[in-house]
Amino acid sequence: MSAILVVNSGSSSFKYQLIEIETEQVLASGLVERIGEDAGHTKHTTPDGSWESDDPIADHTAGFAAMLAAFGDHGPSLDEHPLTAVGHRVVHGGKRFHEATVVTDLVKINIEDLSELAPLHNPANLAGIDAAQKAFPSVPQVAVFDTAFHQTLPPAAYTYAIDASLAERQRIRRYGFHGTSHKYVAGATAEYLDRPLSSLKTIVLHLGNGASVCAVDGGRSVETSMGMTPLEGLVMGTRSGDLDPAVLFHLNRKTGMGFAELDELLNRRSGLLGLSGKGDMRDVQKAAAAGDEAAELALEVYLHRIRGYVGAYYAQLGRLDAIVFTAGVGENNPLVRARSLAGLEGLGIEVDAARNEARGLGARTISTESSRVAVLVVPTNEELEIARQSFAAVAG
Ligand SMILES: Nc1ncnc2c1ncn2[C@@H]1O[C@H](COP(=O)(O)OP(=O)(O)O)[C@@H](O)[C@H]1O
Ligand SMILES: CC(=O)OP(=O)(O)O
Ligand SMILES: [Mg+2]
Repeated sequence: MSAILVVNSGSSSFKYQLIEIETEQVLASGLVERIGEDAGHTKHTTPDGSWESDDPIADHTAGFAAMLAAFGDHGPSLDEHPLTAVGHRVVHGGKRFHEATVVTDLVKINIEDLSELAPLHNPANLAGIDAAQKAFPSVPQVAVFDTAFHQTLPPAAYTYAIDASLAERQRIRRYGFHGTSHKYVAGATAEYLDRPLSSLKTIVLHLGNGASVCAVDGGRSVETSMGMTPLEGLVMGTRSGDLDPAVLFHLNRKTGMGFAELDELLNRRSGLLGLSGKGDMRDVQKAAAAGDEAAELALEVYLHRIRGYVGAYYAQLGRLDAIVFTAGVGENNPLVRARSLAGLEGLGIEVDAARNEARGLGARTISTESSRVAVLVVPTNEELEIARQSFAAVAG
């Protein structure tokens, strides 16, 4: 039976899943980490078990070879599951890409051209595409863009109030990210509530390492917190989110920090990590519970920012059916869910303590019976969404 291989490339790692098309079963999943370092790390998981190795991996091509070797050694056999397509997560699609796109030389040139808007992400995504083309020369490659779902943002939401012609020339506007996740979760929410997506107004909170909010109106993204790059908006593991841009002028004048250093500061040494020394929410929460004041403040800043976006997006939507938590923190952290929405009873938002604490798999309601707005946890599945869109792109 045929399958889609989904590849999510980061700068020094990639994650993959082999998904059977008809049943949407995950036949295998894995990750290849520490590419280019002295010791690499590969983990391959199938329904039969898990295998790990620490052999060095020079580059993404070697990483691909390591993944193929894992399929060869531990299965499933790619001969029994011939690939219909390889689906790649590509972070920045600019204004150009509205939907999943079969990769051609021209598409690759466009992705490369957009690297200046996403220097941390797009080059790695391209390396993944190159490696997959070498490994599977006769299989179509499909690019699925994080930005595509946000192409429906109205001009008032995507325009920054700066010199209009300069912004146009330099492609400066809000693009938004995590679109594959927001789209999947909005659809899964409509299914769970058993209501047509076209009638629903929801706020989706994707709280992972990177974090973003999206207001979804009738299945269309109408507002989102990430901007020209994935730096704007919520407080993240290592990214600052919203910041007065004058902070950068000030730091440059006072300390001589240049652009490269400032970029590194805001993308890699800020957020929870910058405030508390810990970038993982589990560690921040543990430290805060043990009385660490910096960790408690980091948590409060994180929650305060979420609460502000919920209020703002509620106002933009005018009416609200559901608030949906998803991704690593959103799915697994009841404290963040309860505290970020605490005090919003006046807006018709009431989280039920017992429902919120109850462990569960799949979509579930955590609001009270009387809450006017449903509060839900809906697990995201970017890989499945990429597989579905990749299949649609080659089939159609
Ligand atoms: N099982 C879990 N329990 C509690 N927190 C979790 C769990 N899994 C992930 N997280 C939190 O989610 C964050 C990472 O989110 P995730 O969506 O996995 O990241 P990524 O953006 O890298 O895909 C971390 O801050 C971590 O604390
Ligand atoms: C776009 C983005 O921020 O992605 P991630 O959350 O994977 O870092
Ligand atoms: Mg994730």
